[in-house]
Amino acid sequence: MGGPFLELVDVGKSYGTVTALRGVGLAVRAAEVTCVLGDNGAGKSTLINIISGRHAHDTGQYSVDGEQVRFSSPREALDRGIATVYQDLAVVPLMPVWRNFFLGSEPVTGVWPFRRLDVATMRETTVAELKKMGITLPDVDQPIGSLSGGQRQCVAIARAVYFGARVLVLDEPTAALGVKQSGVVLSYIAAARDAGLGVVFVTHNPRQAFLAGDHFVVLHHGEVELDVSREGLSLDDLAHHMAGGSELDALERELERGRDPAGLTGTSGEGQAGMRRIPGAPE
Ligand SMILES: Nc1ncnc2c1ncn2[C@@H]1O[C@H](COP(=O)(O)OP(=O)(O)OP(=O)(O)O)[C@@H](O)[C@H]1O
Repeated sequence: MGGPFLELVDVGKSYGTVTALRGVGLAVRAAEVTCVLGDNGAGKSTLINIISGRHAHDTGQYSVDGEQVRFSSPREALDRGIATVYQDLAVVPLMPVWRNFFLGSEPVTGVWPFRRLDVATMRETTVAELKKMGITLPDVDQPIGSLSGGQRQCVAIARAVYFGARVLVLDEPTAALGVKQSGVVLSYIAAARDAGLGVVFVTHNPRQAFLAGDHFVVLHHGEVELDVSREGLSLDDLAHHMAGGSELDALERELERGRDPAGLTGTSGEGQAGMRRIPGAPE
C-alpha cells in the first residue's frame, strides 16, 4: 500500500491570541473515510480551511503525495485533487441540475464566433455521472433549488468525483438534514470511498461517523483527543471521546461527589443516602 494522499504533521494555527489548532496530525488514504469529530470550537473548520487551501497553517507540515505544500487558495488545493464540499453549497438555485453540475467548467462547442455551451454534453454527462454514483433524480432539468438538501449534497459529491477529486472533504454534510436524507448522503460517502477517493467526513455526530468511517480523529480544544482506526473501537468509545473523554470522566466524578458529599454511595443499598429530598414530597 502507498502512503497517504494527504498528511498533516504537527500542524498548528492561531487567530491572533486564539490557538485554534495545536500539534494536529491527520492522514487521508485512498478508499478510506476519515471522520473528523469534535464539539463546537474544537477546531474542525480551521482544519478544513487548511486542507482546502482557504487558510495557511502556521506551524507543522502539510503534504500531498509526500510533497510538502502550502496552498494560498482553494483553487490550488483543487488542482492537486482536493475538493471541498461546504454545507452552504455554492449553487445557483434557479439553474437546472446539469448547469450547476458544470458551473464554472462548462464545455463549449462550435468555432468562434459561433461558440456556445455544449448543453447536450452537459445534460448527458450529468445523467450518466449521477447514475454511476447510484443517484436517481426524476429530472436533471429541474432547478437545483427544488432538490432536497440531501440530494443537493449528493450532486455535489458526484460533481467532485467527476472533476477528478482524489480527496473529498465534506463539511458537516448531514448537519441540516433529517434521518432519511442523512442516510442517503452517508451511502454516497461510501460510494465515493468505493470509487477510490480518500474522504474526510467532518461531523458532530458520532453515530453517523461510526456508520461511515474507517478512521476517526476526535479534536478537543484544538488538539487530537483520539486518532484510531475502526478495529476495536465501539460507538460508545467514540461518543465518550467526542463528549470530552477524560474531562467528562472528571466531571462525572465531580457530580457524583456533589450528589454524595459523605461518599456513602458505592456500596449496595446505601446509594439512597445521598439522594436529595424534593421539597413537599411525601416522606
Ligand atoms: N477567523 C477566526 N478568527 C478568530 N478566531 C477564530 C477564527 N476562526 C476560528 N476561531 C477560533 O478558533 C477556535 C476553533 O474554531 P473552529 O471554527 O475551527 O471550530 P469548529 O470545531 O469548527 O466549531 P463549530 O463546530 O462550532 O463550527 C474557536 O475558539 C474559534 O473561536
